[in-house]
Amino acid sequence: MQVRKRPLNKKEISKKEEDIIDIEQRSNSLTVHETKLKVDLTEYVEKHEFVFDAVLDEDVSNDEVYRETVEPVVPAIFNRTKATCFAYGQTGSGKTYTMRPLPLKASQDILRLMHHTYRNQGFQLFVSFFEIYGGKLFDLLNDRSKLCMREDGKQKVCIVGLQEYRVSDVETIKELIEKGSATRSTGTTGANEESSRSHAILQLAIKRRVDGNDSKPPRPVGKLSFIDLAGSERGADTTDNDKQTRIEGAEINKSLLALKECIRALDNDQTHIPFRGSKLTEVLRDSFIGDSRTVMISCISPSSGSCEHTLNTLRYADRVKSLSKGGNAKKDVPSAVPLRESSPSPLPSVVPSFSGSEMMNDITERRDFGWPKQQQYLKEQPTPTFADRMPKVKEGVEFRSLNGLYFKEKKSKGGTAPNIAEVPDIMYQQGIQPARKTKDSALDNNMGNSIAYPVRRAEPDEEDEHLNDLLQEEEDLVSAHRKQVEETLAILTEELNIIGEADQPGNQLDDYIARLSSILSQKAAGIVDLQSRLEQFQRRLNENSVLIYAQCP
Ligand SMILES: Nc1ncnc2c1ncn2[C@@H]1O[C@H](COP(=O)(O)OP(=O)(O)OP(=O)(O)O)[C@@H](O)[C@H]1O
Repeated sequence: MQVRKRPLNKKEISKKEEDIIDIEQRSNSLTVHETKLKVDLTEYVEKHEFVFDAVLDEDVSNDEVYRETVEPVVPAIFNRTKATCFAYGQTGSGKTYTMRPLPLKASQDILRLMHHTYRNQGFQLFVSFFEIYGGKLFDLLNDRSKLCMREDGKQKVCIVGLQEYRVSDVETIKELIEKGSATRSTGTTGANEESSRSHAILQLAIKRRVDGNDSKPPRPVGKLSFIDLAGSERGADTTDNDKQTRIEGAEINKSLLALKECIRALDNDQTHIPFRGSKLTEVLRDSFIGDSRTVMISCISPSSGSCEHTLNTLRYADRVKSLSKGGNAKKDVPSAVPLRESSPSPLPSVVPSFSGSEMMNDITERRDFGWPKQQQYLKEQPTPTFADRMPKVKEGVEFRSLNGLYFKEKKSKGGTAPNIAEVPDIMYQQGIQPARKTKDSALDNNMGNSIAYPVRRAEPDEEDEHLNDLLQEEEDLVSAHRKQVEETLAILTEELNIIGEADQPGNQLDDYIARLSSILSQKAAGIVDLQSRLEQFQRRLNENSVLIYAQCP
């Protein structure tokens, strides 16, 4: 999980907006300074701290971003791995700027490997580029022709009609990428005139000739997917835009939530992965199962005017990061493709014959920006602003955060230090067991939340289980809430329809009354259901003597 901050742009500078993000590259931490108002209308600054695998400031070049994110996974796609690189963030935060150069750079490295390390081994490179717009698929390399997605008997996803181009030189790839990017749907919002409303997916597939035979279709080996996600705030961006934009926003939100849930389910080794939650996750199904790796780059704007969106992006990233650390990492590693010849590697991280775990170590040892061995540390005490808002705490109790929530923990008698996570992040790779598993892998430094969980010092396993239970219940509540909101949106559409019909001359009053009555019952039932879930969760918090603070100062 990487975070990239872009520089302030001219518009923000002219509006005298300030840079509110401080980056501490050495510790991979980042602080958001949020200006808030007290009840007496005096201003104060609340600090929110986050720690990620790498935090890249505005001076970091696209070349460096490539080196830190995608370059290390390129060799693995010759080894049956499917790697996916996402850019996430609000409109105008730099997702496209970050993503656009990556496929070309990766193609250069892939071709170099094909022409050197894996020469004469029958590998071929294919490029495809499509977008998901309003839940539908369009081929960006074929005049935006509509595509349809099918699943074969083995639940393998197939995008019918998608043009794949076999490429063997960088120039052709460049042309294809430019063509696809120009075709991509764009719209206009206040934040970014060239704002993307679609998810763009560019795939570089490695295939291999069967028995050196060109008449048979080549066999897929590995894949590298680049996903420039639509602006993360689009679902909320309803004021300036029309109905179409709102529908797009709802679809975008749905896919981002589904993406998070799939990552969570994969990480927990669940047998049921909710791929069907959205078109995006359905399409990505085969990139997530088997030997897969995920790189997520969260893009943020530095400006004070984007503070809320920035915090949302960082919380999403933090959530995904925590989820990816919490589960059962699978141990199965890809076996290396047999090599007939090996020449000196043109890439620093290319190892001609390696096991997945060896390669993972290679990746996790790197220290320039990311993957330090001991990067997830705990704050002994919260920032003064946060502490000011805390009630008095008994001696020997300290506060720690649980996936963005705070809980307090009794210090053990001997005053032992908290369990500090010493595990390299495994977001980078679904499926490799970390060398040392953290006891508090869900812990982080997100300072901006207001629920405190007291946790009895228990046996480590018991404690983990306890935290996981609370986390799970919180997740369930949020899922139920989301479902209720989705249902409410559907009900609102229905209401607008019946109001429209009622306005027509000669309307059927009986029909209107009956439908309105049914709608109101549905709404009431939804609220009652959510209320009872909320009360149940509050009871659980109370049972555990959880303290809840008001969000306001
Ligand atoms: N790290 C950076 N350094 C310099 N300029 C940047 C950087 N990141 C973004 N920009 C500039 O900011 C503007 C918005 O960036 P970009 O289009 O990549 O945003 P986006 O997140 O893809 O937006 P959308 O979701 O609307 O597509 C562009 O003009 C881009 O050149």
